[in-house]
Amino acid sequence: MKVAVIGAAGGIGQPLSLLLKLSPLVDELTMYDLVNTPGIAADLNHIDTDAKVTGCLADEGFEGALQNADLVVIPAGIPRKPGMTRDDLFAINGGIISNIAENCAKSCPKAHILVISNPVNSTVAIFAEVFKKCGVYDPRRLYGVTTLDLVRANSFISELSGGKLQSKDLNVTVIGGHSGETIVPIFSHNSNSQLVSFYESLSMEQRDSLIHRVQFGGDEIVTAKKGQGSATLSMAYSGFRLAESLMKAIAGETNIIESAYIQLDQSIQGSTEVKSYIASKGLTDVEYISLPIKLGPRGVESIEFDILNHINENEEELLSTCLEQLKGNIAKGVDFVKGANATVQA
Ligand SMILES: NC(=O)c1ccc[n+]([C@@H]2O[C@H](COP(=O)([O-])OP(=O)(O)OC[C@H]3O[C@@H](n4cnc5c(N)ncnc54)[C@H](O)[C@@H]3O)[C@@H](O)[C@H]2O)c1
Ligand SMILES: O=C(O)C[C@H](O)C(=O)O
Repeated sequence: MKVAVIGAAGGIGQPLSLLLKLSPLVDELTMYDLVNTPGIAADLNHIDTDAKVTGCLADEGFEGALQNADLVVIPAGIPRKPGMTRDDLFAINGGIISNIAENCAKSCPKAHILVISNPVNSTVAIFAEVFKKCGVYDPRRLYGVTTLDLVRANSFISELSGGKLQSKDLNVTVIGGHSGETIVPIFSHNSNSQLVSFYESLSMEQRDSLIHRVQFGGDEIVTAKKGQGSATLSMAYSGFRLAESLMKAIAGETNIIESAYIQLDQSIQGSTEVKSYIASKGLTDVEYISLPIKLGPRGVESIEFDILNHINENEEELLSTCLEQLKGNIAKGVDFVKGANATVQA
């Protein structure tokens, strides 16, 4: 298993690379960035685990980092400062992502790609459009990383319960996208009945404030870091969680369910049902969404869409708002590659 981290010297890239170096599932780890990766790789190689780490710099080109990669994890780009939205990162990070996509299309078109760089609601569409232009796109292998949202939902409801609900027993479903109102936590339906009972025992104000905290959890970190970036350690943990699950699925482990922001494509079981649900809300052109997915050796096998049949009225309203916003975010990403000002060459 060769894993490449692009943006590996950054706030997310370094701890994520550490977690990958510790994983017995990784044989080779390449760390690519504009700066500093040879030194960081040398440091990691002193850890007595078997993964071999190489640091690659931009002036050497992408090829050494990406060639034969099975998995590419991308936290390259700029993070938010207080007062910014994720969408404010679109122009810079959009260009970075389209360039990385062009190079992945050349060097590792069959790799599984995990996009962390914000705004995820748009950067995944940018990546997909570049791959389509290059004729190498397989929607089953492209994932926008939204895991941090459900990790937060688990932490926040556990905290609110005063420890009565333990995070280790929780797996809250969060659907939609990855920014503000596009993040829709589903607390009303869960296999953990204690969680649902606790949620139902909350007042409407407490429920609203819990949902708001999950939707805007990223802002808490941006504010607390006072201009020094956004979530990095919790993101590295979350990105590793998805990467590890995927590596297990590629290795043949079955019944692995995670959530990710993916394209609704006919090659993925359940896409038609999700599209019908979206159409029933009077919406079209919402081609990407984060939902629980079953992972297999070829990537996304199916969407576990049954959750959509169990959401309550309030969650349905939140989802309608989410879908409206997603539609615009996706169109902006697609237009970035296809539109009049597009700079990407096939
Ligand atoms: N999906 C999520 O849940 C989530 C969570 C947290 C942060 N993020 C996003 O992840 C991104 C990275 O955040 P961070 O805190 O690690 O930022 P950072 O600034 O600490 O690190 C980013 C790294 O990317 C590198 N980089 C920039 N342009 C590059 C290019 N063209 N090729 C290769 N590397 C390049 C930089 O040199 C830097 O080392 C941001 O866009 C942030 O908004 C997403
Ligand atoms: O908030 C951000 O900008 C970073 C990230 O998307 C997060 O959710 O923490």
